[in-house]
Amino acid sequence: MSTLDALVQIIANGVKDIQSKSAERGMPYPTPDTPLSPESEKLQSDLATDAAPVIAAAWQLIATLKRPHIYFLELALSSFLSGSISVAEAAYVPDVLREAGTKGLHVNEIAAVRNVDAGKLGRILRHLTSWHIFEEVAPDVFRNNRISSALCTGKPVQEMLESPIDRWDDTNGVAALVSLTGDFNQRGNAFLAEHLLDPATGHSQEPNEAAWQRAMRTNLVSFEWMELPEHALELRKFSIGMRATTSPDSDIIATRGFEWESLPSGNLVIDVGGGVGSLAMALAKAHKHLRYVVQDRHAVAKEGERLWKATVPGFVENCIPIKDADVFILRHILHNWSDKYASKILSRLRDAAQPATKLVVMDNIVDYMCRDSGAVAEITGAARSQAPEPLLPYADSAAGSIYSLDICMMCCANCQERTLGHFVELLKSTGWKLERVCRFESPLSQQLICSPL
Ligand SMILES: C[S@@+](CC[C@H](N)C(=O)[O-])C[C@H]1O[C@@H](n2cnc3c(N)ncnc32)[C@H](O)[C@@H]1O
Repeated sequence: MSTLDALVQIIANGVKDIQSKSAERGMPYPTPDTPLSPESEKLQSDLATDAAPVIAAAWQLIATLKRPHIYFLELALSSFLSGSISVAEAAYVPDVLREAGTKGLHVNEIAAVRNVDAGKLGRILRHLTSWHIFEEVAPDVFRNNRISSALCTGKPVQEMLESPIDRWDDTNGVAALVSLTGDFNQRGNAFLAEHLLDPATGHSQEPNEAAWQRAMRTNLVSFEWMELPEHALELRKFSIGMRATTSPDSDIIATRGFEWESLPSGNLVIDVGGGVGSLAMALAKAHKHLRYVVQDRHAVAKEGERLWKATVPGFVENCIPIKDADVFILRHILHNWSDKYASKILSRLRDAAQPATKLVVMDNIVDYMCRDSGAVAEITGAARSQAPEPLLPYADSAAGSIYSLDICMMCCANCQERTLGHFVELLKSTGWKLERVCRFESPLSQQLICSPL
């Protein structure tokens, strides 16, 4: 069978399977014109494992069918998608179109809301429409589709105009995270090649000497930069954006993987660098018998207290290690730091740990692009089932966000996503043993359950 035939067969069989599983649940699989609803989102989430090889095959089909130089040029141009998405979010387009309803709205009226040039905004929306984000129902008249609706805050546009900084409060954080990724995180991208090839900066492991600092002309770590009073909007965006990585799958994260329910009543769970407490809140909702503390930088802890208006979890405004923890969580923390600093964090937690303390690292695990997964496959839970040939070894690796995120980390703070072998070595060198891995469907992060060595 030719490669093209094999790819088409993976797509055809996979789609058939997805459609019959959807039919069993009495719901057609949603398309971009299906309105967004919790039920249809759940269906997509439940069938994500079935969809992964189909998506991988579709990307591979594109890479196969396009002439190489066209493929390159189009991918190199794709960074402008980030800019277009950021403009749509900043101009409140999804919420303006939500209020306009199914008839859509002329771009002149959309642009007037935030005083954006209508001609430029129209081109931006058409660019996004060509990627299945928004619909152009008549020349220059746009309306939301399922995908663009995911960027809605759900707030009245008038309210967003009156208080732009509050527009992500009480949302699932998707709009904030998309804006963070499409704008703030992109700053270093344009400077990456220049920065890596400059002998003065290219080998740095320092969080304040990355391409992002070159672009922003600062020597502050991005967390410090966001805390400057003039960057309050970015801090808010970042803090709430992190929520999108738990929502809407918070029940999956809180109830699968590490056995929270089997911990004795009153056990103390410390979410180190827990942001505004999104994960701790999800855990506290599912496991009321545990005590929770979120530790983060002063400004972020204050944000958490303001957002939740609650005493659970408790927020602690620094990261002095707490000595009587039963579980330490490090969620999306180690990927923010190069090995030099990740080792310091892990060592400090190891010094504070009791013999029975568990460490739950929640982070992405990078897979190699070859079919040999190495010795670490022996670790309980580490092995992954491989996708069939001619696909890349893991179905979610084709154009997967983990690899982009890894480079994003490189751009922002000289830090990185890690392979499992890398994690094992890092943990071992700081006194932790990786006992087992709990796998989650990408893009949810994986859980590495560790004990003191
Ligand atoms: C990528 S976010 C992850 C937040 C949270 N764990 C989550 O998964 O939603 C990294 C967090 O580390 C925090 N952080 C950075 N430096 C810190 C420090 N020195 N002490 C405590 N927290 C810090 C940031 O403020 C931010 O909330």
